[in-house]
Amino acid sequence: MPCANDRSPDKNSKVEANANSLWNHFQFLCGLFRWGFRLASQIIFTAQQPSGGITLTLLALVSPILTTILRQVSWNRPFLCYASNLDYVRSRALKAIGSETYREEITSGNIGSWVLDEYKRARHALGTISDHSPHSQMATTTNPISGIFHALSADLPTFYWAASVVIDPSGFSITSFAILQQHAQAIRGTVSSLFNQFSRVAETVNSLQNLYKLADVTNKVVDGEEPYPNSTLSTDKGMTFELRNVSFAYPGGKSKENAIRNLSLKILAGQLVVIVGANGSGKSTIIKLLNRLYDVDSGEILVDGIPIQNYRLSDLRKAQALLTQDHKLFPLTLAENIGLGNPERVDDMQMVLQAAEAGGAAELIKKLEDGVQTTLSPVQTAYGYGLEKYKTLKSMLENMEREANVSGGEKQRLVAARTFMRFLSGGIRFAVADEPSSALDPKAEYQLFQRLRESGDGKTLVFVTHRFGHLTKHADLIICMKDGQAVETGTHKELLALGGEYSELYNVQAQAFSEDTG
Ligand SMILES: Nc1ncnc2c1ncn2[C@@H]1O[C@H](COP(=O)(O)OP(=O)(O)OP(=O)(O)O)[C@@H](O)[C@H]1O
Repeated sequence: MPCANDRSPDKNSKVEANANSLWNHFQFLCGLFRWGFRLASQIIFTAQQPSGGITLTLLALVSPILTTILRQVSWNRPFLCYASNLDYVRSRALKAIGSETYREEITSGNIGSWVLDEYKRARHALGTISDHSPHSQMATTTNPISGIFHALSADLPTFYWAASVVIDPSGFSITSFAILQQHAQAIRGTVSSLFNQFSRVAETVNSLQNLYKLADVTNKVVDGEEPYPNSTLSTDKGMTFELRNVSFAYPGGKSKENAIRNLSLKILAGQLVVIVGANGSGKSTIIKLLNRLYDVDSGEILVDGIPIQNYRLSDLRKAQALLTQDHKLFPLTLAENIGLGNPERVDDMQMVLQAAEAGGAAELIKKLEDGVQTTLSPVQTAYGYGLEKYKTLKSMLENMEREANVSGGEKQRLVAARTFMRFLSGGIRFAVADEPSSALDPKAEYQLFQRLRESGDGKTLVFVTHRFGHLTKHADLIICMKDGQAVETGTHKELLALGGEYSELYNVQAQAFSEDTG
């Protein structure tokens, strides 16, 4: 199912589904019952016929059973199957984007409706072609050998009837021949259809289980009604935040400790804020709360003076841009990967290239043969089985599956370009970079920070980092986290003068640097 947002937009909801698939599964199950009922009545009727009704029924079953067995046998032989239909590939890619893997990108990027619309478009273009995996579609195809056996075994009832006439010519009647022939054919057709349907039963039952689970899922992050920006309280300098005695533990988390404990702090509009602290101290969790990916357990968060949960989620997220090291590339073209920073302008190639430049991805795009139309990690639509001895087929499969060879740092630049595309949408008042630099070399990191800072006008900027240097020195506010609490807040100079946690973390890095150069 392509989109989590039409029913379950928050990260607490685990199950995805949509009305389309519910209807498809309902139709499928109705079909299964219909075929089952039809088969039972056909068998009862034919078996009750005088002059060999039971034998004829059994002979009519030979063909579909034999075909199914032959199909199983041919499935254990080597094969390669792949999809060449572009609408099919696109619908598979969009389906994949609707999965749990991309949940954070979809939610924080506010792109759920774009994904759903594109999926509907691709599905419509596919018409009656199924968008099930090639693997499961192949399970229902036939091969020439099973075709020959199918044709021969299909005539068994006629051979039986002809032999009976030769043995006992007095039993011959055109009417009885026509009736029995018709019923044998009907039984064959029904059994074949049932076998074909059964190959999809597991897939359908699995999806149905998800649908039923969905009915029990309630969105914990409930949408508000207040539009953002607020006409009287919001300023065009950026978003303001006030955290009042906030505590939070992850739903289903194994730790007994809260990830955030009694945290109170203020972030003013237009400030450059840097959050530092040891691993697991709660830095990223603060960002997730400010982005309203989760709601606090106690205390409250005010945005521009109003409780965060009062705002419409889509408005709030439209005004926020989030760049994290965890963000992933979608199985779409680079143009779309970058353009989705601003779904309304995804086709604006000039803006996409401008964002690629700002994110430091322009050089990479130039290097690639298909440029911005390259799909770095395509969705899997080719499958092979038992190809060890078939080198040509094996290398064909490997070429189909091959991902473009780009480094982690280059991928990070593409994700950064998506964030700049978001900046270009104009309405961003709060931008976050949560350790985006971990995969970047020092020069790329410096350029990224510079560009983010330069684009900072009218935005509150928050950086989460383990590296001290140009960022912390420029920060209006540094929040030093430890065990879910802000142990120190202030400017670089103020915190160094305190001689506490911040100065200790800073000195570890500064000392290493001076030893290196000394
Ligand atoms: N999705 C999650 N489910 C359960 N617990 C989580 C989840 N994400 C983080 N935690 C826990 O919450 C606490 C705070 O994590 P958080 O990611 O905010 O720390 P951090 O300071 O950003 O760490 P790092 O520097 O390693 O990125 C940690 O104990 C972590 O194990």
